[in-house]
Amino acid sequence: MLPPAPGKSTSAAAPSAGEFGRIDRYLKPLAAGFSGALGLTDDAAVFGIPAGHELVVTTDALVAGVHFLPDDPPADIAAKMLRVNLSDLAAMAAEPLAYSLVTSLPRDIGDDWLAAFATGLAEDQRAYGIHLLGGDSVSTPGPITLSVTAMGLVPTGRALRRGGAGPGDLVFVSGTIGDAALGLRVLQGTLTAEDPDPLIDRYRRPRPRLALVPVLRRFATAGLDVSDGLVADLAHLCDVSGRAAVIDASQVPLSASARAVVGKDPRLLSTVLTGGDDYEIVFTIRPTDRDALLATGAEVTAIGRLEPDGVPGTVTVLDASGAPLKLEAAGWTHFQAGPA
Ligand SMILES: Nc1ncnc2c1ncn2[C@@H]1O[C@H](COP(=O)(O)OP(=O)(O)OP(=O)(O)O)[C@@H](O)[C@H]1O
Ligand SMILES: Cc1ncc(C[n+]2csc(CCOP(=O)(O)O)c2C)c(N)n1
Ligand SMILES: [Mg+2]
Ligand SMILES: [Mg+2]
Ligand SMILES: [Mg+2]
Repeated sequence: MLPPAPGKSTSAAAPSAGEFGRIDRYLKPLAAGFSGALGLTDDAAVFGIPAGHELVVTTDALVAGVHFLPDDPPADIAAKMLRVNLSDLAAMAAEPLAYSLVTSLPRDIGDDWLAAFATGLAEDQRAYGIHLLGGDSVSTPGPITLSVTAMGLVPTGRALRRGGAGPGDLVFVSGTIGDAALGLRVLQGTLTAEDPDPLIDRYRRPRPRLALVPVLRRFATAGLDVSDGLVADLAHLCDVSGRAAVIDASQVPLSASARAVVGKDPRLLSTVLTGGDDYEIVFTIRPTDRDALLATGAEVTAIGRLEPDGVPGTVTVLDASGAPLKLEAAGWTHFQAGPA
């Protein structure tokens, strides 16, 4: 007989702790470090914020089969869920504070799944200094669906916005681009890579760029994180800033594993530029701040600039010869615009 699928209970499985037993056992420990969570005993959380600060609030939901693979390890699903939200806090130049969590889980998911999921949360709470403050536990006839509302703090007036980039500003990106999108294709069996593990790890465990927050507060005129794809997200920044951007594909930073894969099949460059799931930060700075930014030693790379003219909201990608690159799509979208 085949072993049971991860998380599925069988007649031989241990009995479940039930809705409230699961909250007591797996979720209350995650709220213990945040007094405003009231030990998850009340109808809601209550907390104040330090004087001179604003609360930054962001929500992102994840659906099995859409954002992660149903068989991904539960601790990795937990990490991805928390980290994509932490990435939005970093993009707004905020420091993590607390989060609420909605778990919508199939009725037959076992306590072992939730136990491993909570272990992943505990590890990342410690790593990123964020605490659970409440949420909701519901059943669903559909796939695992998770939603986090993350809250962070920023000194009053210092949140980084998507608007604010000026003509001539330089476009920078953190880290490397394309690893996660390539990792997903490896997991889906449509790509073979000599060194697949770093790519798969980037897909399952994004690395929110919270260490960049002080640098963003000092230099960035506009910024956002890359979830849908580098080109699509830079276009979002351009849209709100009312500007057009030109980037150099050959300047986009690639990891050694991604470079090897693209070297073998140059068509994968479009996957790198538009595949998404990067959770890096794209931001703009005044050209006069370039040397001071680079002197910080931050892991950032200049990839282009904002044009003095050009159609607002557009991004032109140049290839190594300086010719515009034709891309089928700028990035991921849940709902395609077009005729009904
Ligand atoms: N269902 C919704 N209700 C209210 N606001 C929404 C909803 N969906 C999106 N938004 C808002 O629209 C804006 C763009 O959302 P989007 O989800 O694209 O940004 P993001 O979270 O940075 O990107 P991603 O979800 O790809 O990580 C945000 O200000 C977001 O709060
Ligand atoms: C199994 C699987 N198939 C496809 C993708 C690609 N993908 C899905 S949603 C999204 C944008 C960010 O999400 P959102 O905009 O909802 O925050 C991307 C790049 C994936 N991650 N997993
Ligand atoms: Mg979102
Ligand atoms: Mg974002
Ligand atoms: Mg999106």
